[in-house]
Amino acid sequence: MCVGCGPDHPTGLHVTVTAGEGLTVSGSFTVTDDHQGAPGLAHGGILSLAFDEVLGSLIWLIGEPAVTGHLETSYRRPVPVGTTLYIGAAIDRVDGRKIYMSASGRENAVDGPVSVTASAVFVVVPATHFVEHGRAVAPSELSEAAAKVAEVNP
Ligand SMILES: CCCCCCCC(=O)SCCNC(=O)CCNC(=O)[C@H](O)C(C)(C)COP(=O)(O)OP(=O)(O)OC[C@H]1O[C@@H](n2cnc3c(N)ncnc32)[C@H](O)[C@@H]1OP(=O)(O)O
Repeated sequence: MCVGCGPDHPTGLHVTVTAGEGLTVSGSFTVTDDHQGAPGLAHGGILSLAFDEVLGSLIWLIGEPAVTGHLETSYRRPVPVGTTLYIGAAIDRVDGRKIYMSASGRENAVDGPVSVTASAVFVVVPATHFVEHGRAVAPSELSEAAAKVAEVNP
């Protein structure tokens, strides 16, 4: 039920992500009426969510739990409803518990015009972070997350 990537979420972004070369990932999502802000255009906060999701996927490559500490988004072109945004993201450097990342989103093709760019600092946390701070989680939800790690690092 993740609002970013959960396939069963009724109005979520349904972002899909694929691991690339080195510490990179590429993701995509299609803007629907559920993601609208101004008439016919994607809501900026929703676009920010898409970037949080794709950037967050980078942590599966290094196998350390981390959460978004800082996320900065630049909106360079309006993104119409119906657009598929192709987002490429990379880990730029790691400094202690801080993971510096950047990403750019292109309109309707991997080499389309750049609509949005983002940079982020994720902070590595102990696995207990989610248990300590989240609501009680069903064992099935934890096993789904573990399965995702196994998909990336079989
Ligand atoms: C398993 C699937 C995960 C998917 C994740 C999807 C992405 C998300 O949306 S995560 C949800 C949104 N984010 C959150 O809820 C995070 C809420 N914030 C927190 O829990 C804490 O503030 C947290 C963990 C970020 C930092 O707290 P804490 O562990 O006490 O860190 P702290 O010891 O103060 O700082 C560690 C380092 O990180 C840096 N840092 C801390 N917070 C930030 C921040 N917000 N921005 C930048 N750097 C930061 C510190 O400066 C410090 O750096 P240095 O080691 O150089 O001094």
